[in-house]
Amino acid sequence: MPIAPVEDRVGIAEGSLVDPGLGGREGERSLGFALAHLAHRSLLRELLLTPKPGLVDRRNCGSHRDMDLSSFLASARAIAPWFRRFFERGLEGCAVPADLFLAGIRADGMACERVMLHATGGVNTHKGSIFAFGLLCAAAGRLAGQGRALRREPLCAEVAAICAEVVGELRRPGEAGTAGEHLYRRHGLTGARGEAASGFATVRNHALPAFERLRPHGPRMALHAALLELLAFNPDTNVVSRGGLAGLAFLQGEAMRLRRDGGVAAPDYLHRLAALDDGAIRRNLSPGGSADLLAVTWFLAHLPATTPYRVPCH
Ligand SMILES: CC(C)(COP(=O)(O)OP(=O)(O)OC[C@H]1O[C@@H](n2cnc3c(N)ncnc32)[C@H](O[C@H]2O[C@H](COP(=O)(O)OP(=O)(O)OP(=O)(O)O)[C@@H](O)[C@H]2O)[C@@H]1O)[C@@H](O)C(=O)NCCC(=O)NCCS
Ligand SMILES: Nc1ncnc2[nH]cnc12
Repeated sequence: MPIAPVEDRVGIAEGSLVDPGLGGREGERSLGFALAHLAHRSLLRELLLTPKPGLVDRRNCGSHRDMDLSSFLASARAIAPWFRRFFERGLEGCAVPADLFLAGIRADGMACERVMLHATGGVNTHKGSIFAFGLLCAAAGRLAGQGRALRREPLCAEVAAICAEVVGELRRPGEAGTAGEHLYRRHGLTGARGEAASGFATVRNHALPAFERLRPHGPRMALHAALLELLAFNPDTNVVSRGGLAGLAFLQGEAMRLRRDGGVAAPDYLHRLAALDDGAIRRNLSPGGSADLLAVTWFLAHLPATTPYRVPCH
């Protein structure tokens, strides 16, 4: 089945939605709206990128029998408004010490997960995305409230500060509840928590540089270049929970081989990605965590330019 270059026709207009003329409370409201809109667009950009090994896209449903394109569209639409709420929570709580802040938004995160599950009929589409974008939007609200400009590095550093204790949760005694907790006990993998606590280091050190290098060649090639880096370097707990460490080694090895053979510069890269998609499906592998980080890459690459415009909160 021919793979149609579709992302450029999705009609997602990029660019800042923040009115530079706004300041104060109006400016903050506009920034919260702009970031929630950007987070939604980032989820759609990831979803529509095609092909993606083992993941839901325009070609197929990857290694999933319980979700498809419409599940993710419904899920993204349902959770997007919540990202403004996370921004507002950050604005309100900008004076709370960073390492105490997460406890105050956990209930919002759980509530947003319930909204996702309601929208998808009980299927986990964006649990990791809710965690990542909830943190990013809340951290952005904190920066705005502290009168600090919104830039990639301070934003990711603020997420890391908020998540300073989140990996420690994995070491707590007692029965492992979630997939991530089981995989930490078994393999020492820290999953979404570890990535957030590092300030999205895999995105900053691997995916974003590849994205920026290929950006002049259009969004599809830039996103595929970033995805290849994530498949090669992200210890995705989704892949391990489905295929064990052998499954992760397969996917990372194949991504490394594609990178060595020229990556997205290779003339046949789309067909090699489609072949890897078939291989991942045969092995029931789904790099859902890398999909989330691909959306985070788009988000960080399109942050609206802002200047500090409010009295720092006390
Ligand atoms: C903090 C939590 C979100 C952690 O949850 P958990 O203990 O389960 O930890 P992880 O498994 O490590 O992560 C959960 C999801 O995060 C994504 N992920 C996995 N590895 C990484 C990574 N290295 N970097 C970043 N993100 C990662 C992944 O989510 C995506 O995959 C899911 C879809 O795939 P699928 O295979 O279908 O998943 P399942 O349905 O579980 O498997 P099947 O049953 O189908 O076989 C989808 O979620 C994608 O987003 C991981 O699944 C959580 O514990 C928590 O605290 N949540 C509350 C909210 C909160 O606190 N928010 C804070 C403020 S917003
Ligand atoms: N496109 C996708 N397919 C499967 N799991 C995902 N998690 C986030 N995006 C996904």
